[in-house]
Amino acid sequence: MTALLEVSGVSKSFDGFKAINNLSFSIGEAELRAVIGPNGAGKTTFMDIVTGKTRPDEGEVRWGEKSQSLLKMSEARIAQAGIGRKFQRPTVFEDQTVTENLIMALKAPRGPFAVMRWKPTRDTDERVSDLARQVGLADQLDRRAGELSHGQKQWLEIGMLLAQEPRLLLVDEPAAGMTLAEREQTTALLRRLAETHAVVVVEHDMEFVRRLNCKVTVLHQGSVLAEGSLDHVSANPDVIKVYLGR
Ligand SMILES: Nc1ncnc2c1ncn2[C@@H]1O[C@H](COP(=O)(O)OP(=O)(O)OP(=O)(O)O)[C@@H](O)[C@H]1O
Repeated sequence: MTALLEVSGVSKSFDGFKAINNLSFSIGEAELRAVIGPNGAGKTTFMDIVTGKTRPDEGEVRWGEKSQSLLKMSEARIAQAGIGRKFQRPTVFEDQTVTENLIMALKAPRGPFAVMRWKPTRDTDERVSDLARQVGLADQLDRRAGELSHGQKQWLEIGMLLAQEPRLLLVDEPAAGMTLAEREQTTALLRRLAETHAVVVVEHDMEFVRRLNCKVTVLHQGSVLAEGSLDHVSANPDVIKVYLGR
């Protein structure tokens, strides 16, 4: 498997505290990966480094077929290169409909004049319908985002991310605050997306991780403590000691 994202030997300290410590991690083109670990293990900092929000002190982060370094790229360039991030709390435009939210997120031409001249076309309608269908909101297109359930807002935001045509999606605690039915739909959605994208899910809910049925990376003190199936990492005495056995 060739890696889409390759993090190697990355370290990052905050005021002398090593939040990320010689971390190496890679993910393939179409793969679902769960990242778990105790509070403070470095999961958020890892995502911040991949998306360019935080710059590491050491190490390398490489991307795509050309093994391009992400470390000199701005956050905006990294997003354009195909890395999308979904934060824990949904940030949709509550007063706009599902359709309007998706239209705003579509890859429209950039620059002030292009944006002023830009009009929705038939192609836009089709893309909006397709995105809504992918995230299970095809029958909610005319509803204001503010009226959607918490789970539906999360799916809308995933649809908005997909509008940007990412190759890698970083998803932070998607299950938090969801009903059981919503969690089940979200697992199905993430698994479907991972057939054509790399999807990295940071999650504390072990039941949710089990349903994802994918390779799991356990972080602890900024490094990989264990990696493999959930059963494999759950049987690791170190993982039980620092995380699962608490
Ligand atoms: N900007 C910062 N300044 C100082 N310390 C920081 C900063 N960002 C993170 N840290 C520290 O780095 C460590 C790793 O934090 P991080 O948020 O990446 O962990 P996490 O695994 O995401 O935890 P959680 O599961 O609680 O979200 C923590 O001890 C945190 O306090």
